[in-house]
Amino acid sequence: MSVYTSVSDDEMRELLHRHYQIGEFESLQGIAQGITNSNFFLHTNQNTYVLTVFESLTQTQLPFYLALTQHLSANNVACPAPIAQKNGQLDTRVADKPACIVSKLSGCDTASPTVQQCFSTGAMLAKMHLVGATFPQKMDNPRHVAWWTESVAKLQPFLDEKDAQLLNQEIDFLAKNPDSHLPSGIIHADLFKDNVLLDGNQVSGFIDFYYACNGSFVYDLAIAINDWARQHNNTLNLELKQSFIDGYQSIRPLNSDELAYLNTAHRAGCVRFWVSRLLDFHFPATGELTFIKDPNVFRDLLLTFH
Ligand SMILES: Nc1ncnc2c1ncn2[C@@H]1O[C@H](COP(=O)(O)OP(=O)(O)O)[C@@H](O)[C@H]1O
Ligand SMILES: N[C@@H](CCOP(=O)(O)O)C(=O)O
Repeated sequence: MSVYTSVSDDEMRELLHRHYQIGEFESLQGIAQGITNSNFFLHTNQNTYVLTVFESLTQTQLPFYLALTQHLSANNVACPAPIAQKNGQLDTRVADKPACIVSKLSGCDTASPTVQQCFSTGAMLAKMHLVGATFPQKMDNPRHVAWWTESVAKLQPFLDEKDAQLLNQEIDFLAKNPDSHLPSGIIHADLFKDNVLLDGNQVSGFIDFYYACNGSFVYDLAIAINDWARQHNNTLNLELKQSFIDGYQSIRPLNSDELAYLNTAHRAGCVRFWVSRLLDFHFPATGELTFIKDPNVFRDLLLTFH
């Protein structure tokens, strides 16, 4: 269940009438999937849209992500297009929280991707990287070297000796092997399977851009493959991995430095999500409905890259 905030029909009717040009309000239907925000299908007499009410992102943070998805969707990267108000503003407020209305995509996510789906998703990721080059705004990665170094210090008392040693060694290794020399730009930074809607073998859209930031493209690719090709035993399925890379390279070939760095990028992706899942596990947000995801998945996957 992922609807934390109740939104009244009257509030939506009034909001649409005064500020939008997407028809008259008909109904609002909560969306069950999702963890972080409250999502609804918004039906008007013209079309169906998605309303997202943000539970932790602030109003001042929102314009970057909405301008980014507007830029990407206008340039044929499959993702929801934000719907502007009559005055051009992309963000709004609903139930006294930051909110936005975006186009509804077709399709659904998959837990067991096919080789073709990996290819299409890799290709769309490469397209996103290319189109992101003409997006003028920048965003530092809030969950990179400084963040994981600081987080691991906070986690030390909760880690057993073996895990602490592995994590500390890994963080040292990544500090000595940065990706700053590699092609970079706007990255999704969380392109897990549940953030891609598919229509058969085609990508109908990437969603959940709220970790998007500037970073190296190969790191973004590795984060995605770590999830898309991961098998139940926490090793990568090499056929799915290769298909993802082939799809990516069908649009944007990787250079030799990126190929040489790929293994390190996989390790960095594992550290990023091992650490965030450890934080979610040991410091759960109070009062939230949270699904705790297994941190050890990424510890085990990390070991396969040694
Ligand atoms: N633009 C969209 N079009 C169609 N469905 C969407 C759209 N955005 C979100 N959804 C649906 O809502 C669910 C939750 O969205 P998500 O952005 O992952 O939420 P959260 O931020 O809470 O993790 C998705 O799994 C998808 O089913
Ligand atoms: N994909 C991540 C979770 C990202 O956080 P969310 O709040 O957007 O779900 C993972 O699987 O750990």
